[in-house]
Amino acid sequence: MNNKMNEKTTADLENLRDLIDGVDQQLLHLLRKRLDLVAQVGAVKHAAGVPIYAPQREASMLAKRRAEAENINVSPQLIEDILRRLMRESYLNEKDVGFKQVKQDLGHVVIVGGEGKLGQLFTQMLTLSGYKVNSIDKNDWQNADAIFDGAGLVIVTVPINVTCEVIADKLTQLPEHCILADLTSIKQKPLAAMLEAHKGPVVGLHPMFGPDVGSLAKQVVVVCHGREPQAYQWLLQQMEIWGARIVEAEAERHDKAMQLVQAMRHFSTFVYGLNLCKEEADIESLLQFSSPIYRLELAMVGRLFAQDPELYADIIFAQQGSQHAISDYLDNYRDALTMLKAGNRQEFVTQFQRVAKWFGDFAPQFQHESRAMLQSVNDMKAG
Ligand SMILES: O=C(O)C(=O)C[C@]1(C(=O)O)C=C[C@@H](O)C=C1
Repeated sequence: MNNKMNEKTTADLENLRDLIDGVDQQLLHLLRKRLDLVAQVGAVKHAAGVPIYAPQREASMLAKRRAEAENINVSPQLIEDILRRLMRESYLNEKDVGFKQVKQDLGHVVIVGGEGKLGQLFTQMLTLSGYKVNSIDKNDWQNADAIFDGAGLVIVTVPINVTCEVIADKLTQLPEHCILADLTSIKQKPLAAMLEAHKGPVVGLHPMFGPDVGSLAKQVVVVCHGREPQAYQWLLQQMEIWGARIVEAEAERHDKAMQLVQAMRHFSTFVYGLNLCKEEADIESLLQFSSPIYRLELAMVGRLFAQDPELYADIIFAQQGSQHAISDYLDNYRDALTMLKAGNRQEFVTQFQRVAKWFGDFAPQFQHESRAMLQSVNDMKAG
């Protein structure tokens, strides 16, 4: 009897799984169809110079699909997750058809440090937009005059610790109307160096993403104005067509924010990793016992050490002011440890509530955002 049940169960399951396979295959064909349509959208946008990222369209489409999902008893979050993932695919696909060239009569672009990863990304995006791009790197300076001759835009993307030196030593003889820009993650000093070296248009840019993004859709580029903004307005427009969001900032404010957003954050991640290493923590077993949040946290720490130490040293050592931010953090850590050692549980709760109040509406918003991330961390587990 039991055996029969098992056989029946097996047969039922097989049947249902065949049907599921069929539905998944249909989904696959629908995906192909959607990708083909998106490719056509890409071509239309390319011709007209319409930005790759269309936030209003996305919001209205998501709202409609969520409502329709609810009507047929499908989780609205499910369709939203799927559509967001599909749109990420769209950004990549639309990129391949290229982008409208906003400035036709620019002359060529020179990327100083074009062999670096960010330099390569900008070379790719500018080339996809029809610009002629040359690169100049450490060993090419003997040809500098020829390379810069007729340039309409020069973008400096060399390590932070040599940026100002390269600007002051090498970029004083650019064509008069050439735009001089940089991609450094601090802005005050490079901007001052560029304004000093070059009398024409100057702009400081800070792309707030790593070079491995795939697409610039929804990525932020901070812009610090230097001189003659009307001359480089087209460049900001061009980046918007790539999908980027332009955020204007004053250089000093930007640099101050970077002390927390980059230097302190990366430094504490570095110390976290250093601590695990010194404690000889067994990552394998930590992962076994890990909740999704811990796995995500470990991934955030671990990913740092898969990258170039020089890059992080550049960011952490770039500003004196970062040391104050990091010292303050250490002081707070010490105070909290004293509270812990004193067994002052009530104080912990009081401080916790104080911080929660300070976070205000951001706390529940972050909880909501991180829930989706944690679920994807769990989805990615295999075996
Ligand atoms: O409708 C568009 O403008 C598209 O580019 C297509 C699409 C999508 O995949 O549906 C992709 C990106 C946009 O941000 C919005 C929607």
